[in-house]
Formats: sequence, structure tokens, C-alpha cells
Amino acid sequence: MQALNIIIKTIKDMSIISLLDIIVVAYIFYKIYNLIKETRAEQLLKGIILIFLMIPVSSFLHLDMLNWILNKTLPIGLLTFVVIFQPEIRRALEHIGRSTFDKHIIEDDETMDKVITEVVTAVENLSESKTGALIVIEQRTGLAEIINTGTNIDAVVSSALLENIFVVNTPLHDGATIIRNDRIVSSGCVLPLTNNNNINKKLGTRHRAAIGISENSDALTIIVSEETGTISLAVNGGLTRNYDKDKLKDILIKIMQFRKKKKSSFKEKVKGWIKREEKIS
Ligand SMILES: Nc1ncnc2c1ncn2[C@@H]1O[C@H](COP(=O)(O)OP(=O)(O)OP(=O)(O)O)[C@@H](O)[C@H]1O
Repeated sequence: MQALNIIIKTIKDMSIISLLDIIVVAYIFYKIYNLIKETRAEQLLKGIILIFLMIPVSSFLHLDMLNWILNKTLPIGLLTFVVIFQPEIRRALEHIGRSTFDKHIIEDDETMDKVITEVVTAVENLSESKTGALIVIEQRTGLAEIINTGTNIDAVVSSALLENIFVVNTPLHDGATIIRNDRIVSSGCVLPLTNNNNINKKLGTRHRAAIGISENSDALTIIVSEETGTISLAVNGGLTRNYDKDKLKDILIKIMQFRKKKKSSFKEKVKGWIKREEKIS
């Protein structure tokens, strides 16, 4: 009863600023939860929140030993969370940054269609000749660090140039080629490899690199397998395979058009568009 009175008194004494403060904090926590929902960080974060809530409860009930243990556990739990989930935290911060500053989303429909057509044509030809290729289309996450690992090109996107870049035993064929807006900006770039252990063991470093960059950015990465000619697409940490020219063009247009319009949650839409035969095959 006494606790209830304290709560009622606190609410009565609350100023508009305090109320605004609570709403902002609640909104931030809601956003953070949405970002880590369905990731491996979710369970650990739930555990930390539970400890956080149990501290005042144990103090109120005078459970001194439990209160002491919880007080000691919380900082360790938070530190563990930051260390283990550094990639997720990084992605979350990048996501917040992305929402604030739109980077290289092509606005003009004609340019978008031209870039996609050139990329898809090159990919189809590379697939037919079983020439390995890794093409990254930069979106809102800036890829300057990755671009700097390769050789600067700065040429208008064309299928002929893309096909030429990946010709075996030429200087730029190894590594990834990065497209920014309607230009090929760099080739021979080194991408971060994924740490995901659930990936089909038959897939080598080219595919692991594509998944790696899609985990660390919102880039769209197209892979042509040198071994089989199979065309794959890595987006948001997931890999979908066996695209043909039309299917690839269709999904690229949908994703890029959607990002231009930004109507609803990107992840939800992508889940619907991409029929995932295997999540990561
Ligand atoms: N970190 C990286 N960043 C960019 N490109 C990479 C990276 N690691 C490997 N590659 C590219 O992948 C090539 C090696 O491909 P590998 O055969 O290991 O992969 P794969 O996934 O089995 O592909 P494929 O089906 O084409 O054989 C390298 O020659 C290089 O061009």
C-alpha cells in the first residue's frame, strides 16, 4: 500500500519535462529492442533487464545477499554484452546513422534502371562463362574504408567494363568491385569475412566475404561462382542463391526502389520478396 502511495505521489509530482524524458527513453529502448530482436543478443539482453529489475525488488524486500550478488553481476553482464555483441552493436549504430543521413541511394529512376541493367547483363555473361565475380552496390552505409583497400577506378557502370574487370589473371579480378551511384569506384577490394558457422561448407571465401559485407552494411552484393556459375545475392546477412537474369533484376529493382521510398520496415519487405529456400545455404 505504501509502495502504491509512493507511485501515485511520484506520478502527481511529475512535470511535463519528466514525462517527455520517460517517453524518449522508452522510445529509445523500444528501438534498441527492435534492432536486436531475433538476434543472438536478445536472450542475453533480456537476462540483463531481468537483473536490472530484480535489484530494486530485492532491495525493497530486504533480500540483502541477493541484492549484493545482483549489484555485482550487473556491471559484469553489461561488459560481457558489449564484448560479445560488438558486431550487433556496431550494426545497430550504423542503422541509426543510416536513418539519419541517406547516402548513395540512386534517386533517378532512369539511372537506377540503367545501373541495374548493366550489372545484371554483366552478371549473366560472367555466369555463362563461369567467371568468378563479386560486385557490391553501396547504399546508405558508406563503404569508404572498403573502397580504399582496392584500386580506384571511377568510371560509369557498364557491363563491358564489369566483365573486363573479372577476367581471370588480370590485375583487378581478385576481390570485390564497388559501385557507388552510377559509377564503378574501386576494384580488387577486400571485404570482411563473416564469422557465421552455419554457412554451407561448400561455399568458400568469395561467398563468405559477400555475407560479411552484408552483415556490416546495407550494401547489395552479387556473387558469381567461378566453380558453378551460380548467381547469388547477399543482403542483410542472408544469402539467396540460384538467380537468373530476370529474377536478379526484379529483386534489385524492388530493393532499390523501396529504399528510395522508405515506406516501411525494410527487413519485413525483403523477407517477403526473397523466397528463402535456404536461409543461408
Ligand atoms: N575477403 C575477401 N574480399 C574480397 N574478395 C575475396 C575475399 N576473400 C576471397 N575473395 C575472392 O574470392 C576468391 C576465392 O574464392 P573461393 O573459391 O575461395 O570462394 P567460393 O565462395 O568457393 O567461390 P567460387 O564458387 O567462385 O569458387 C578470391 O580469389 C578472391 O577473388
